[in-house]
Amino acid sequence: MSALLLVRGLRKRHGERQLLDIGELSLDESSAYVLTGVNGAGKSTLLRILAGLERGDCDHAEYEGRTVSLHPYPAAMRREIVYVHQHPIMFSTTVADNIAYGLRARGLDKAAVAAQVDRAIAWAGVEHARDTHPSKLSGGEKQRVALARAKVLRPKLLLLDEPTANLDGPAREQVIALIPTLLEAGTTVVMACHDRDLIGLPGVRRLKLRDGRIEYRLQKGEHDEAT
Ligand SMILES: Nc1ncnc2c1ncn2[C@@H]1O[C@H](COP(=O)(O)OP(=O)(O)OP(=O)(O)O)[C@@H](O)[C@H]1O
Repeated sequence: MSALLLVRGLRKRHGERQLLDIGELSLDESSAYVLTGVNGAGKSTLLRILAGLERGDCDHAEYEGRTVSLHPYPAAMRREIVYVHQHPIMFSTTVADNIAYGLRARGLDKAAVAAQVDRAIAWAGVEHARDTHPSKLSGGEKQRVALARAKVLRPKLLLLDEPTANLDGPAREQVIALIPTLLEAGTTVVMACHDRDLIGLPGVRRLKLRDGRIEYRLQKGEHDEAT
């Protein structure tokens, strides 16, 4: 399997603290990862650097086999790599308009936008909230709308920052249930999280951020080819 995104020598410093010092991180096409690590380990920072939302020092990066720079961040990567914040910011309009926004910005015609918005709303199970203002949504609905808004853009890499943080009960389960269907679309997904149920999803590989470095952890049923 070829790497969708590869970074080597990725470093981030805050004052005296070397937050990230990653030798190599390689994310395969159509693959799912969880990124774990204690609070403050730098998970959000790493996702934001990969999404071009924050600056880090990087010796070498490749996207789809081509050498790229993370700064300035290439327009093609900005289109194809989508970061979803743990507290998604919504425009002050309806749920449907929030989902439509990115599609309109990409120049899709009205009918295509409407059809895709309908599908995304059904996928996220928020039909009842179609015309609702985002401020009226529950935390779980907000997260599902944020996932729908990201999914319609058909990203190649989706970076989810603690998608189930602050959710419990059915709201959390509804978000977890959406994740495998994101993977079916061939998207590579990286989820920063502490949620055991996300970590335990079938086929999800685990990356652990510790002391600024990435450790590859084997999941249940996975075999270390080196041993
Ligand atoms: N602009 C900044 N200046 C100084 N320190 C910062 C800055 N931004 C983030 N940090 C620090 O970097 C560290 C990593 O933050 P980050 O949010 O990436 O961690 P995290 O692993 O996502 O944590 P959590 O699990 O709590 O969300 C934290 O200690 C944070 O205080």
